[in-house]
Order: sequence, then structure tokens, then C-alpha cells
Amino acid sequence: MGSRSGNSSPEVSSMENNRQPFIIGVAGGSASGKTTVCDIITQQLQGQQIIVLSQESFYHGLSEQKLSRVHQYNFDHPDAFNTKKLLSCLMSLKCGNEASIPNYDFKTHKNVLPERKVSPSDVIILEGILVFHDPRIRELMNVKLFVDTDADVRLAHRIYRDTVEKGRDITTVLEQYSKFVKPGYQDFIAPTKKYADIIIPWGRNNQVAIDLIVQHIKTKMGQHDICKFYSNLYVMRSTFQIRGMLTIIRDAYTSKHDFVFYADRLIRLVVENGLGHLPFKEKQVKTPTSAVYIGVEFSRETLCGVSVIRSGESMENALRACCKGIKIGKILIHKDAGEGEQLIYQHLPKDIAERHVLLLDPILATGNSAVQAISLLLEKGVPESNIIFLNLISAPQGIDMVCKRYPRIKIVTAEIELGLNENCHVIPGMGDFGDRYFGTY
Ligand SMILES: O=P(O)(O)OC[C@H]1O[C@H](OP(=O)(O)OP(=O)(O)O)[C@H](O)[C@@H]1O
Repeated sequence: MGSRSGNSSPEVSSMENNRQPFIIGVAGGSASGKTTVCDIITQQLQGQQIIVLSQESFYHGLSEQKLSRVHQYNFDHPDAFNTKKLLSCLMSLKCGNEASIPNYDFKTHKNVLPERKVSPSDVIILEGILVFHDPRIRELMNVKLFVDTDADVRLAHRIYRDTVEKGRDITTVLEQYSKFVKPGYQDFIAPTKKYADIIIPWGRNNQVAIDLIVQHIKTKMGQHDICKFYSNLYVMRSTFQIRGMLTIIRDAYTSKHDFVFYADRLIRLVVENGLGHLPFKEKQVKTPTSAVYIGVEFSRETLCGVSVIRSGESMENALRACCKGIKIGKILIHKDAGEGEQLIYQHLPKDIAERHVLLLDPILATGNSAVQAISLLLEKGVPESNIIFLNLISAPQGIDMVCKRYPRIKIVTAEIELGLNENCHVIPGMGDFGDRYFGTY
């Protein structure tokens, strides 16, 4: 039983990873304004190659029998869509290959040939009433938006669209609405709202919501791009819990007590995540039901922590809680505007060269402190590949500096920042972490 890398993230080669597009899902009820949202996003993401796919292209063509009773056909049910085909097209584009998109004709309700050939692009926007319904499709999306429009507004849009623009008669439109559209929304579409990263309360002039969405997408795209570039950078999978905690500790008005509480919770998650990158050995145990469980075992003797004083010390408790009795060394780096960073204190385990090192510092800004700390560890004989740098937030500039200089160390972070301001402070950041955590402001 050999020792293996316990990397929990999917291993994707950087070549494959480099071609992966950024996928935005836009869901919402019929006539909710999805197309307008897609248009605005497309306009604002200038400079990117963007393709917009509509779930409607993936409607199953109707047989003659179904066509003869087309008014009885439920176009608002998940089974109306060829989800298998949609999944294969998205997978193909995600892997950097061309995809063949069906050509659904709304007049004849048939798929007509030829299919539309779509080339891989930087961004794919997939819009449709039920694009969040299938978990496999949701899983492929980098950002999920739900356009939340009041039912009466949606109905009014739909009546206008179907009568004025499509020439249908009002009685049929209303019948279809009460029989299929409304129940379809309640049964299948509204329940997918919970999967959205952002719920857009829609109105024609909702500029604030749009600005926020575009900023969020740009941030996520920045993260996506930098992750594509550096295969040794691991950004924790974002959940509402994690974003909620980050929202609290980024908020300038959060009390010291809450700051410490939520920073500790997040730090614990980052530490657990970092531990997932350590080597492990397979281990079999017998369970109380006398069954055999084939698990894994980590070797604690070959591990230590090193905190960068002072903010890094806030991460020590979490590491101790996860690894009882772990040795933790310390490094103090003094920042001097004139002379740059200087190492002024170090206390490290004597046998550090034989250990895997979890380097602790909650903020990666310019990367200067991290470079000082890492170069000391290398001087002490720690192999570069044995260093895992754990932090809460990382600026792209710091990531660039560390990853370029030390391509074999791993960085585990909860979120990537927009950048640095003129004072080299992380933006949006969370202020001076040490001051807020230790209450020294
Ligand atoms: O990537 P860099 O540009 O080097 O900046 C990151 C450093 O800045 C912060 O420490 P700070 O100087 O605020 O000291 P403190 O931890 O003592 O508060 C942080 O904890 C890092 O150590």
C-alpha cells in the first residue's frame, strides 16, 4: 500500500483546463426577462467570445400524433427537453470541442436539419426555464442566475408576446397558461431558485442588480482564469455558508466578537481543505458491525504548521484542533517601506526538512511576505512540493508572484480578490486582519 497524493480536487491537466469556457446559467419563468438579462450581460462582457444557448433549442421534436393534439402538449415539463443532448453539447464545449446544437422549429415543432455548429468560446450563457433542473447541467455552470419576476408581470409579457408578436389568440394563450405554464412554474421552475448564486428581482430599470451581477461574473471569471492558469491553486468550492461568512468578515461594521467567530469558522474550513492535499496511506478497519471498511490514514509525524506572525497565528488553533499535538513554528517578517520585507524572527521545528509544512497567513496581497516565508522554508531544506500555503483571501498579484516563483507549492484559499489598491491593500478585502482579529485598532 503506497503513499499517494490525497488531493481531493479533480485532477485536470493544465492543457485541458486552459480551454474550459466559463458557463453562466440563466433560469426563470416563461417571459420573465431572461433574454434581456442575457443581452445585457453579453454587452457588458465586451472583449470575451460569448455564445448564448437557449434550452428551447433542445425541445424534443413532436411526433405526428402529438402534433395533432399540440395544445395538450406540456412544453413546461422537464421531459419536454432533450436533456441528454444538452448535456453532451455542454460537455463538448466545456472540453474545448465544437458542438452541434439542434435546430428546433417553433412553427412545426420539429427539429430541422442542419444542426447549428458552435465553436468553443470563452463564455457560454445557457438560458431557459429549466436549466437548473438537471443536477449534471447545474454542475457544469460557474455562475447561476435566476430571474425572479412577479407572476402577473410574466403573464402580461407572455400575453403580449404570444398575441402581438406571434399572432396567437388570447383564449389559447390563457388556457395554456393556466393548464401548463403556471403549474410548471410552481412544480418545476420555482423549486430550482434555491440553486441560484444570484436571484435577480427583475424590473426594466434594475441597473443596480445588473451592475452587481456583472461585477460578480467578472470576479468569478477572474478566479476561473487564474485557476486555469495555475494548476497548484485550489480555491475552495463556494457555498452560501462560505459566502455568508466572508460577507460578515468583510463588512466594516462587524463587531470584533463576530469577526473572530466567523473568521475562526472559515479558517477551520481552509485548514480542513488544506489537510485534504496531504499524502495518505490506505488503511482497513473493522466496523462495529464486523464489516471491513477500506479507508485512509494520514501521517501526523511528518506534518507541521508555520504561522506568519501576527495574523497567521489566528490560524494555529484551527490547525491544533484538527491535528492534535502538531508542531507549529513561527516566522516574523517586518515590512519596511524603504527596504521591503525583512525576516526578523524564526522558530521552526528542527526536523522541518522532513515534514510537510502548512504555511499559515490569512491574507495573500502582493505576495512579498509569502515569498520571504517560503524562501526561508526552502533554505531549511523543505522540498517545495511539501509546502501548502493556507489563506482566506488571495489577490491575483500575490498568486502570480508565488505561483511563478514556486510552481510546486500548493495554495489553498477561500476566495480570490479583485486586486490591490494603490496602497497594496487587497480589494475588496477585509481590512487589517490582525487588527480586527486581535482588537488592536
Ligand atoms: O502579500 P503581502 O503584500 O506581503 O501582504 C500580506 C501580509 O500582510 C498582512 O500582514 P500585516 O502586514 O497586516 O501584519 P499583521 O499580520 O501583523 O497584522 C498579512 O497577514 C500578510 O502577512
